[in-house]
Amino acid sequence: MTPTQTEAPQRRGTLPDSDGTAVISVRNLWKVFGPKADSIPGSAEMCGLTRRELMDRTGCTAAVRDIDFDVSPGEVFVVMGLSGSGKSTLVRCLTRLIEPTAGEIVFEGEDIRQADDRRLRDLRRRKFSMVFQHFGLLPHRRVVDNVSFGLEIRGMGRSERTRRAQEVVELVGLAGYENSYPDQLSGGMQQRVGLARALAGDPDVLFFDEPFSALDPLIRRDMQNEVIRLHHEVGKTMVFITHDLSEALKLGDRILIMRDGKMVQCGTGDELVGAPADDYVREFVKDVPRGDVLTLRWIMRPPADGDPLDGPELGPDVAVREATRAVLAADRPVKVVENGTLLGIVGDEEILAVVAGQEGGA
Ligand SMILES: Nc1ncnc2c1ncn2[C@@H]1O[C@H](COP(=O)(O)OP(=O)(O)OP(=O)(O)O)[C@@H](O)[C@H]1O
Repeated sequence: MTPTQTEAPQRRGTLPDSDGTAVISVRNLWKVFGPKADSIPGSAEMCGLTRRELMDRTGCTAAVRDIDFDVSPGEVFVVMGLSGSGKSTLVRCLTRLIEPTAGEIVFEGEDIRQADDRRLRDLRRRKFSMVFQHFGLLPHRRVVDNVSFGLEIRGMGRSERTRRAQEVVELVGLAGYENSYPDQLSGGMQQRVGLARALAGDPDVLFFDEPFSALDPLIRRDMQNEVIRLHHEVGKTMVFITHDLSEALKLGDRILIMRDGKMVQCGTGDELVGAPADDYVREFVKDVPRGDVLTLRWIMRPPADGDPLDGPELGPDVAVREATRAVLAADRPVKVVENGTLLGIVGDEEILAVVAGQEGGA
């Protein structure tokens, strides 16, 4: 392991938020279902039990247990875990579709747990949007009317909302289908309508709850690419739930992994693959092609005496796969340089260890 790897954070739900600009900040969040749920988070004894033990002793399910994280502006933040790990409950707590049992949720500086019903309605109409697995389209409304539905509820006039709906229909690649009804569209197209509807109100945060799980694999891949494209175009903050690691790695700037209601690890894809926090995460990432995810930062080594230091330069965030050709073609080690500082070097040996799947931790 390189020094960089040893220093890699194991739990990084919280970015160094020095300027306080997180869009969403979550601290010590709990959701407990069952009798006397409120008494669980404050009890050291109860907090020490496993989810199973807690259920046996109290009849309560701790769906979300003491979770902390920050989401930065423009970030795609993925929540991942197996079925029942608490992903949906966690994300529904953020908009208070589910009432948290304890903890703090701050959205753009506002304590969401203090918001009254009116404020919550306002936030859900103007600041948050949700995209669900089951598209939730209104069958008797045309595409354009489904997309503009939220704007209608906000009281926007017909011509303005139709203009806006048309704009987002085009943005998601559905131009020409404005007047179709949902049942005339394929699943992928229906989910594009769901995306358009979510974008129409220009929300600050888009929440996705397993939006593509019901789609065929090829359509699913198209829709993932669509989300990436839209994210580049509109730059929205996104919170995305999935149980699929490849989807998480493809879309997420950071990924929070949950197990039995707890956060096991939170980090970038290369952090999860390069330094899994425990066997659970290691098991999740074991089949990931490491060269696609790991960057030079993970495999570089400090130069030793006698290493020539006049080789080509690459940045630390270049993926190993992308760097392979350059490193193997060079007759001396590649220098890993960031802002003019030499961080380490990478030679054939380091590259081949990853490509051959022998790199530490594999
Ligand atoms: N309303 C409820 N009452 C009691 N228990 C609940 C309720 N909602 C969820 N749970 C329990 O909380 C736990 C977490 O559920 P949750 O749906 O959040 O998990 P998930 O990771 O989203 O799973 P999936 O991928 O299957 O949707 C599960 O054990 C579930 O049975």
